[in-house]
Amino acid sequence: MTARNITRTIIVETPSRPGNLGKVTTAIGQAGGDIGDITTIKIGPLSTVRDITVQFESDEQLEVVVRAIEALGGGIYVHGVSDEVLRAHEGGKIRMVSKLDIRSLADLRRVYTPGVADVCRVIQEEPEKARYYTSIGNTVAIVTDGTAILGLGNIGPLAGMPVMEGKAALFDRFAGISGIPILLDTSDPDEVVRTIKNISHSFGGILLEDIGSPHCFEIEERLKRELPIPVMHDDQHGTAVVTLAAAISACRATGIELRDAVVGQIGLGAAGLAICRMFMAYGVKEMSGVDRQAAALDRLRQYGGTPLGSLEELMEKCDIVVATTGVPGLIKPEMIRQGQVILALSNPKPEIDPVCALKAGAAFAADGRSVNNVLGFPGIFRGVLNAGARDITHEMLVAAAQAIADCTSEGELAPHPLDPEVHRRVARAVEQVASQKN
Ligand SMILES: NC(=O)C1=CN([C@@H]2O[C@H](COP(=O)(O)OP(=O)(O)OC[C@H]3O[C@@H](n4cnc5c(N)ncnc54)[C@H](O)[C@@H]3O)[C@@H](O)[C@H]2O)C=CC1
Ligand SMILES: CC(=O)C(=O)O
Ligand SMILES: [Mg+2]
Repeated sequence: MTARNITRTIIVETPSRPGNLGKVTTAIGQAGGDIGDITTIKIGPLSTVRDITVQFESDEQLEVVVRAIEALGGGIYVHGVSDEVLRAHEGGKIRMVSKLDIRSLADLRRVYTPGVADVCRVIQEEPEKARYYTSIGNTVAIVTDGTAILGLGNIGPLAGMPVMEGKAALFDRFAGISGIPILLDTSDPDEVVRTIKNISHSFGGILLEDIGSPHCFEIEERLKRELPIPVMHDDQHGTAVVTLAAAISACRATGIELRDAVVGQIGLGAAGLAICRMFMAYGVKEMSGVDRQAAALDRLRQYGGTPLGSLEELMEKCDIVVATTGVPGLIKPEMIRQGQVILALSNPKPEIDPVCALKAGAAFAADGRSVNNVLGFPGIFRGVLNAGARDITHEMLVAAAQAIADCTSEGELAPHPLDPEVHRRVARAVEQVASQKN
């Protein structure tokens, strides 16, 4: 069977004695399972039942893990394996709901016809009033063509829908913004730009998501130029913002001056090139990179970076390594140099597991789960929508990165994504810059 990343919850009962949970987690780890959350479901005098969420490479590995737990004996049982991820997706993750209760005929006439016609006329006379009398000012389109869904590649827009719904759920949760997924059945820049422009009246902003390189660059540039509302390609700039924040925090902790550090990038697609441009604009003098595509290396050169001959050379030379290739396990532990900062940002699996990188001598290491654009895009859009800004500028993105770095505790590379304060501070920082500009 093809290797894939699967998450399952294993329901395990152990005798209520110290040491049994340790035995179970050791058995899971030794069989290759990657443990996430552990939730205690029931503690009795004799036995304890826990849900243990584990990531696997394949169904075969799941079976090996379950057999390893069962082989422990001594009253340790596997009660079942549940696929909570699929269960959570049944019926989708988002829905449109009415903010108003419609119980009486008076409600109906206010919300709908005939009352609504008055509001239509107000907007017809003064189109800018749509911002106040409709949901447009708080609604962002989340647009994909399905060509670079996480690191899964060109799996098409329909298969990418769960990611788009996820982004919409995050917009709602962290910024109170309605995100509407839009799946495009074309990757042709002319068609994509035309389609988005034709539907743009419905939205206060456009978040481009998981659109692969190089066509993402032209699409974003043209939309930014031609639309009067904020447009941002998340995989480029959302990622660049959180990566800069992580690098600022790593340098603060290690005493390295970021601007003088040698930064190396593995993978120069949408995320990689935007990170390069962001770091250079921040003042980093030396950016190097590798990519399997010559055209990507040409683009790096064009932005002032230096293509290197091999991954090994890059790992040897650089103080900070940022990987955005989508290739799990590309960085081998023996390539890590003592004291390096490793940001292996590919999802759903990183180029090297951070624990492995730290064991191999890295001073700091993180993957795409913790250094993730979820720390950036909700607050960035909240900020520009609050300010009524027509664009998202480089200065706003740097302000967002600094806000994230300021929220990061000492010794960490990124703040906790569920901390509402992070999203509030990003929004405030972006709104401040946007308001100065207006
Ligand atoms: N942590 C985060 O917040 C984010 C992580 N990412 C991750 O970054 C990865 C790339 O995403 P995009 O930039 O949107 O895709 P992309 O398709 O635009 O870029 C990938 C680049 O990696 C290069 N590449 C692939 N295999 C390589 C190899 N073996 N050696 C050197 N270069 C190689 C490709 O030629 C391409 O230029 C994905 O896994 C994605 O999940 C992307 C955005 C946000
Ligand atoms: C996080 C994200 O946007 C990605 O991996 O593509
Ligand atoms: Mg993405």
